[in-house]
Amino acid sequence: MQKILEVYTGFKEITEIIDVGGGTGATVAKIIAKYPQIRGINFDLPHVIKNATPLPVVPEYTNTGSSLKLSNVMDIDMVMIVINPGGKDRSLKEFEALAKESGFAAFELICSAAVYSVLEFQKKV
Ligand SMILES: C[S@@+](CC[C@H](N)C(=O)[O-])C[C@H]1O[C@@H](n2cnc3c(N)ncnc32)[C@H](O)[C@@H]1O
Repeated sequence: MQKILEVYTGFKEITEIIDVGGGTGATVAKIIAKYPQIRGINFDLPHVIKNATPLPVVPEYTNTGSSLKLSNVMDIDMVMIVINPGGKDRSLKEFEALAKESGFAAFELICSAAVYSVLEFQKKV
């Protein structure tokens, strides 16, 4: 995450962020530490949020078990596809298809750092 924060500038204009499957909230906490104008929401399962170390982010609970679809969270600025049952490695073409299927207007690979890539899904305006 440190490397991504060094190369990715897309958080500069953002005022709210939801980390989907954010675990303990450590990632979103790093982002808002660098960009304090951002209101951070850590979105994870109730038992994960309950056991997470308190962080200066807003915890958000999901109300269902495992059927999270991108179209359910159209306001997200950053999405991490969870590596869990039902999650999978996707090629760029597959991410593009997922974006279209979920109602996003555009999809772009912005940059990479270490083994991670920043993918932007843009909603229709
Ligand atoms: C591989 S972990 C990623 C944790 C964190 N993003 C990180 O990088 O350390 C996947 C996370 O997705 C969460 N998760 C799985 N299904 C979910 C659902 N339906 N709604 C919200 N979070 C979910 C898990 O509880 C877990 O914390």
